[in-house]
Amino acid sequence: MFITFEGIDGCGKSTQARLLFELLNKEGGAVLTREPGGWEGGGTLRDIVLSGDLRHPWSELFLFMLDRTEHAARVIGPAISEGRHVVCERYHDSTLAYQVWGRGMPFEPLRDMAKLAALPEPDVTLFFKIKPALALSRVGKRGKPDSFEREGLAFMEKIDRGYRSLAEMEPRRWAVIECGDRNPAEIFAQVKDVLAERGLPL
Ligand SMILES: Nc1ncnc2c1ncn2[C@@H]1O[C@H](COP(=O)(O)OP(=O)(O)O)[C@@H](O)[C@H]1O
Ligand SMILES: Cc1cn([C@H]2C[C@H](O)[C@@H](COP(=O)(O)OP(=O)(O)O)O2)c(=O)[nH]c1=O
Repeated sequence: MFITFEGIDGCGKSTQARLLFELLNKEGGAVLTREPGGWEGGGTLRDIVLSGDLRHPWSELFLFMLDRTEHAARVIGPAISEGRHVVCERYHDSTLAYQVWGRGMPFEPLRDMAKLAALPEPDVTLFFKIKPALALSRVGKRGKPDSFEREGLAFMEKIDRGYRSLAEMEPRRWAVIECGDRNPAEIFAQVKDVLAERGLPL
């Protein structure tokens, strides 16, 4: 099963992805990865795209798409072919939430890029829904913010609206996980329930 984890910076994606990976990988049957940079050589690209030094407004998009095509070709595609579960923090829906709702780029062309590039489609996308102010307070505590985290609350509220809209468009693929101030274990219990309902008993 190809499962993507989505949500604003600081919503708890990485924490939950690690918990699911540890559960699924007991017999080595899973891969834990992320975007940007979840492939060999992707770290440099991650640094460039998160630096905030890009000049042309489309450069950021093209870098995230380059990262994703290589990530799909080198990591996601092969894992799926081998019959392994893929637990992926951020994927194409991050491009839609951040570059469309966040940066104001056009929705249809960016949405259609995934099909044009024949990118693997997730089986389930988990949206970790949280108040942007609470998520940002966590980001503030974990060290130097990246260029997106430096955009502040109003930007993150746009991203949150984007995720809510995307989840409403495809309710069969998306599952909304209410985070609030629930602890990681409570949230993970809901993650397991959602995946069991979607055919992955845990
Ligand atoms: N349910 C939770 N309650 C409180 N703090 C959390 C929770 N989940 C994660 N955190 C903390 O919030 C910060 C961001 O979590 P992380 O999983 O890195 O989020 P993301 O990957 O979405 O940015 C980390 O310091 C993490 O320890
Ligand atoms: C994958 C992707 C990420 N991003 C942004 C979201 C994040 O702010 C940043 C990725 O950094 P990341 O380390 O994933 O942030 P966090 O763990 O706090 O969620 O890049 C995009 O704007 N578009 C994309 O397609």
